[in-house]
Amino acid sequence: MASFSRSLTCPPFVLPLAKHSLRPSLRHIGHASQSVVTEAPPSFESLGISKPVAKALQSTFPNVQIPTKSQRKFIPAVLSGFDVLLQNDTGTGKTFGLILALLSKPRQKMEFRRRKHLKGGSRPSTVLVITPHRELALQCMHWIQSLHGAINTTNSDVSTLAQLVVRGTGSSLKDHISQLHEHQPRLVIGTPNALLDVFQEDPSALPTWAISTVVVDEVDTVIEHLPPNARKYDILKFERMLKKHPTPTRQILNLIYPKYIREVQDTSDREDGSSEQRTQFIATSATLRSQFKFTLMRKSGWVTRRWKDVVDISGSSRADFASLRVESAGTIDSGLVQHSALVVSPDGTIKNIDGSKVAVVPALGPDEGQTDVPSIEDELSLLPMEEISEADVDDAESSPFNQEALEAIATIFALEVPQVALLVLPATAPVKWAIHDLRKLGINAHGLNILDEENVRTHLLRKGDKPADNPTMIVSTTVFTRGLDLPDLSHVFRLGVWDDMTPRTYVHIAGRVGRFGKEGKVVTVVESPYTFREGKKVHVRDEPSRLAQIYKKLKISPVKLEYFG
Ligand SMILES: Nc1ncnc2c1ncn2[C@@H]1O[C@H](COP(=O)(O)OP(=O)(O)OP(=O)(O)O)[C@@H](O)[C@H]1O
Repeated sequence: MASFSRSLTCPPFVLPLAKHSLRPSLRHIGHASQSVVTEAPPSFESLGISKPVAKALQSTFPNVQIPTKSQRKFIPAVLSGFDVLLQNDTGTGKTFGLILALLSKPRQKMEFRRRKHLKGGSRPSTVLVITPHRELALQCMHWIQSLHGAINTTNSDVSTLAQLVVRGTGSSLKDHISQLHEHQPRLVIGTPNALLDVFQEDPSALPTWAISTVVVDEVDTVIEHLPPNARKYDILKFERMLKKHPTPTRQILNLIYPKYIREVQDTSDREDGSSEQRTQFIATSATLRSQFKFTLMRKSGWVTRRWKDVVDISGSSRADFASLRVESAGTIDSGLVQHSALVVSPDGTIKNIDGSKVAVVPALGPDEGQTDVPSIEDELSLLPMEEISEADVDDAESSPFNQEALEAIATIFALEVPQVALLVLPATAPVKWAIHDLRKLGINAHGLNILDEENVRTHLLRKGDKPADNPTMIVSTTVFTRGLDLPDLSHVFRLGVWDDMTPRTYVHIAGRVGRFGKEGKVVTVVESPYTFREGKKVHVRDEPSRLAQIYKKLKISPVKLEYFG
């Protein structure tokens, strides 16, 4: 039987092919900044977004009027069934555009044949979306629920359209499985651990052969991979580790693409006679390195070996900014985002980091209008952080946070934040303590828990520029902010520059502001250099120098905050 992707033809709007260094016949859609736009932008419908979805988009997300450049490239590719490797700047509408495309995909009838010509079963297809953490899955589901209200003319249950499979929302594994059996949803969105539980507990709840498309969002955070320039010893160690302890996402993908598919990709007549339709593979990330992309394509067995059926979209859209402000990715060099840093000394004085310059643009105000990534498989840390029990706080003698640093953040928050700000802590920092300390300073602080309707979920949709009576500070850690989109976010605060901060993570965290033409500020607060003991060894932690190096690498000139020296 013909493979799924083979029958597809390249529509005329799938973009000019450029030669790719890995394989000449691969469809490579290169840097957006190199393209010149002369024609009027296309509509979502002309890209293939279905009429009901486009209509629902208009009424539910009035701010989304024309597709971003990135969306113009990947939506047709996704709809045409190509495998897609999508790397584009943070905040270019990757996740959102994907959801629109996936909702527009016609549902296929998937057939499973046990032996040649012997039918084993059939079922409507399901698209599986794997997200690195629960909040991102909830964010996608929130978008779908908002669109569903407008798409739904037959009053059908949203569960037939999409279902969430995550831990920590009150639904048990049993509940997830029975819902999957009952609704056979078009889309399943979940986190790796929760999905793997389902596959292992009841493979018939979501048969792998019925999955027509698998999307791995923020792929470089959920699939372990080697750093560039790994040494031979590291490679051997890594390969041993892969055999012994593959991460849940890898296990899921290996179930969807079983060994015989991984070994003999896309042969029409497999030796054992089985001939399921091939599952489309889509991977996205703003920080997808080319080496990892290469591994995905050449070694994983998940991407088709028919290179002409792979679309590789990569690049930056920043250069387009001047002409098209709706295009996002303003984080580093668009001038939309101001980067500042404060250094707190042991005597409590706070100064702007050396080299800060006076702002050339007016400051924002309420009246104005990897491998570097730590494991994110421990979803336990995603349990609602909202309630701080007195016991938690009493257990520790005092807060682990530098109070002067928190006060500096609270000051800027009080003076500048119109609606919502994000405080990002290092991966292992105690979020509850930060919330506790900020509340003592009078800040309306909450953990990043999208189930919290009143304080957090409400910020998933744009509310406009009107200042809120009581602005919100959402507190999170590096990993759990990945992919999150809070449209009215104006400030990102970062406390400390620990080991998990690299230029890449900085860009990603900073990328929560400056999206879709909005201005924003990124303020990092660090302590002046200090020594600490680990066993018998004494170490020096020099956060200001580390931050200065990151700035240098990213060509950021920090801007002086006027309230500090
Ligand atoms: N074409 C568009 N025009 C205007 N706004 C858009 C458009 N597409 C998406 N958005 C808005 O962008 C936000 C979603 O961006 P999304 O999270 O998809 O970006 P991303 O590229 O996945 O970012 P990240 O790399 O940080 O994960 C939503 O608020 C959505 O309303």
